[in-house]
Amino acid sequence: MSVPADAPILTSDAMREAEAACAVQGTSLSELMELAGAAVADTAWRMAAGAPILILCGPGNNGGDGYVAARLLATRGAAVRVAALSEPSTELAKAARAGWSGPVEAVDGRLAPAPLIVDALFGVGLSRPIADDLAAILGHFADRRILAVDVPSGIDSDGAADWMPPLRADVTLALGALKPAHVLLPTAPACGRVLLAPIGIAANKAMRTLPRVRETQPEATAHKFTRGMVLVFAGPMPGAAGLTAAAALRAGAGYVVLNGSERAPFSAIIAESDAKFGERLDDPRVGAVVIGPGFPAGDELLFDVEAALDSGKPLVLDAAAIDAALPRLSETPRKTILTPHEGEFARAFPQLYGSKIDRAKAAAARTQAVVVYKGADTVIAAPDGRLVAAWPGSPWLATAGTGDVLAGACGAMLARGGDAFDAAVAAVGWHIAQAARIGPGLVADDLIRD
Ligand SMILES: NC(=O)C1=CN([C@@H]2O[C@H](COP(=O)(O)OP(=O)(O)OC[C@H]3O[C@@H](n4cnc5c(N)ncnc54)[C@H](O)[C@@H]3O)[C@@H](O)[C@H]2O)[C@H](O)CC1
Ligand SMILES: [K+]
Repeated sequence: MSVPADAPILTSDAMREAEAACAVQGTSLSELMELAGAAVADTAWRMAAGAPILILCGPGNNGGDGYVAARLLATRGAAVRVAALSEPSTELAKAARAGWSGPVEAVDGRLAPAPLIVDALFGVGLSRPIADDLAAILGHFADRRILAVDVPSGIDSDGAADWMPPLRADVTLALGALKPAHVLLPTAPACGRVLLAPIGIAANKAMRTLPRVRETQPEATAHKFTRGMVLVFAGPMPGAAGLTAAAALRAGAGYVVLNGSERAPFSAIIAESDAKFGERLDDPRVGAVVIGPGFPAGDELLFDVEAALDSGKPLVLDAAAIDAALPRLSETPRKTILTPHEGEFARAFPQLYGSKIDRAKAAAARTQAVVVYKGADTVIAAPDGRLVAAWPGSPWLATAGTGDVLAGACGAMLARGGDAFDAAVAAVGWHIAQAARIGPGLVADDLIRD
């Protein structure tokens, strides 16, 4: 499972707007369909490697892409058959159907499979789950190689409904842009390897997949304070905060203070009594404060979060510190990163609806903070509408303590002084790259070791 790096993600509404903009600029929708069909034909040609291909066409433009691909594959000499649910219903799909001169079989229980099935039944236009009888017919093809056109048929491309497709794809060819369902659970794994066919659509770049992680070397003139100073507040359970502090140092902070703990995880980290917390908050060199890891909800947490908010410092708030800060977050603009997992997000933002992307964006707009909504399908949202989806991340991160490490990495990136959204994206990228480097047997401590 993979998705292209730094690729645009569009909802179905945004996709239609982009298509309309293309038409205004002189590229007709039938030209777009021709480009889409050509990309499908290329991918199918490579996947089939000479074996027969069966293309399943639906009534809309997703089916239209299928007819175009069938025509182009036949011209190349591929052994291609077409089966359709019904006659096409859109003008574009009718024209594409007219260009296919071969037979069109019915999609029913007698349809013979082929080694490669191209699923061009439904794309972004699907408005309800696939009927059970069609799902049962498609189920007969589940053991074949499947190429899904745009999305595996049967899913809500916007990722708001959790409908699953009857056919899981080996490869999904996204047209024009990725769609939320390609990068969100539960549908993302059903898309297999996602490829992007740009087809000339000028996609809005506000929502993207995770960019490639670039190793950034410190400036030649760097010293420890220019690389960023992070203050981690430990609270009553200092083990988790120790991981956070170590992660901040490992992710590139020049100087890390672990306040409220007697045990420094690395000799280079200053561990000190919590009596100094106020003084540290006044230190102009502190570029980011991290609170939450290992800190249960309670009066003490509330008091310390209030002090951190009063300081005006850039903040990383995790776990119970998110709830403690919530009432005050939007009152003054500041750089803040929130790092809730599923349960913490639901507790902090119970009234939000829509896809995980919609909810993360709404939470960021409401709090005026960058929201790193964690999970296997982590998304990072900024108050201004920017969003990065980090699917497929690394499954090795599904173990205790990795969230504490991520909070520390966010602190390190934030303390450098740049944009809070870019900092959160860099931290998530660092976290996944570390996990990929370590792989099997990963424990959270490995992420902070050499
Ligand atoms: N991205 C692009 O620039 C281009 C994309 N193209 C392709 O067009 C589809 C979207 O096409 P659209 O016609 O809007 O919808 P669909 O083909 O996805 O299907 C809608 C079709 O199906 C009917 N329908 C909806 N739900 C159901 C259901 N549960 N059961 C039965 N029938 C259903 C609905 O009434 C419509 O008739 C996009 O994904 C791309 O593949 C174009 O090639 C242009 C360029
Ligand atoms: K499809």
